[in-house]
Amino acid sequence: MSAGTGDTAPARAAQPSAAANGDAQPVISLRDASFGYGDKRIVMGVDLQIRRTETVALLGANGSGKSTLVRGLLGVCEHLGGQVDVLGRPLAKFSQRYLLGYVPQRLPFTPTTRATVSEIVAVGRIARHGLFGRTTARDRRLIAEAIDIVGLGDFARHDVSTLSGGQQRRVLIARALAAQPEVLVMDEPMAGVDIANQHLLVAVIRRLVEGGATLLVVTHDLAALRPVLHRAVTMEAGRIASDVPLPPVTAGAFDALTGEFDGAPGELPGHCHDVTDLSGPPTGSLLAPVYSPGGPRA
Ligand SMILES: Nc1ncnc2c1ncn2[C@@H]1O[C@H](COP(=O)(O)OP(=O)(O)OP(=O)(O)O)[C@@H](O)[C@H]1O
Repeated sequence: MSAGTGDTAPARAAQPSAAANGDAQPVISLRDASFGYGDKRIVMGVDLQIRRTETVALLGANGSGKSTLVRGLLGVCEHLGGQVDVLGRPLAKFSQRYLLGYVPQRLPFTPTTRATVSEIVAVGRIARHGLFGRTTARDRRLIAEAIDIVGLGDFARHDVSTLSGGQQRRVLIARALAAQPEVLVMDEPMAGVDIANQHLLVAVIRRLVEGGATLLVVTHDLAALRPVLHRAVTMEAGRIASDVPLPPVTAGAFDALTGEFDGAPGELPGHCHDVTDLSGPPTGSLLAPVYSPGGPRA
């Protein structure tokens, strides 16, 4: 995958300075925003700006309103006040929902799900072009690239129900990527994922960050994701309690088991053998238009 300006573009550090984008227009902007259900306000008075290429963790206790804030951005709960702009458009006028790629916490697959990894990821293309478009060679290439980015190239034809929970989470990331989103929103990507697969997920997210992705990640697990985060926003009782920049992590890979950093950046533990090489920036074209500052593409 290209890092935004072609295959020859140098890979960015995993944690580029968010301040470098400080003057850019936010891709997500909330001013005194409220969200809720019916007329009941759950999230209140939120001011939050997320700029392109930032990776922001949304933290907080159970019930603090993290998911409601995300649902509000996705347009699936009520916007009850304040100004909310997504990709420069007021939320009510933001119709290109696929540009906010969503990776849900709950895995939607059951043991009886009969669909291959490729078929699931193809849904991302449908989200972009609708149900009735023909699958083109370009669609197939983008689907393959999305699967490759998450390190599941060897599993493309496998039934998704035969994959582990951590692998299925990566399928969902690929599905979101296949729609060529401008922003990725992930809800608890580490939930229920064992340590080895957490490493793989962090490696995948690191690739996205190095490619210039813009990420909003709801998480209870700041430690595991720490190497790829620029900011931590904490919610309490529906309000933002703190919003702090995180200094770059310059050491190697984070060991979620020991809480230490070790090895070269991107290095995976020896027992993680089920993926293709995740150590470098992605190559190809899928992410290039996604992460270039030029805005939405066809
Ligand atoms: N569909 C709904 N209808 C009414 N109230 C809801 C709905 N979903 C959530 N709530 C309420 O909104 C509040 C915040 O819930 P929310 O799911 O946003 O919290 P959260 O911070 O994401 O929690 P968790 O960490 O447990 O996922 C809770 O009091 C919850 O009961």
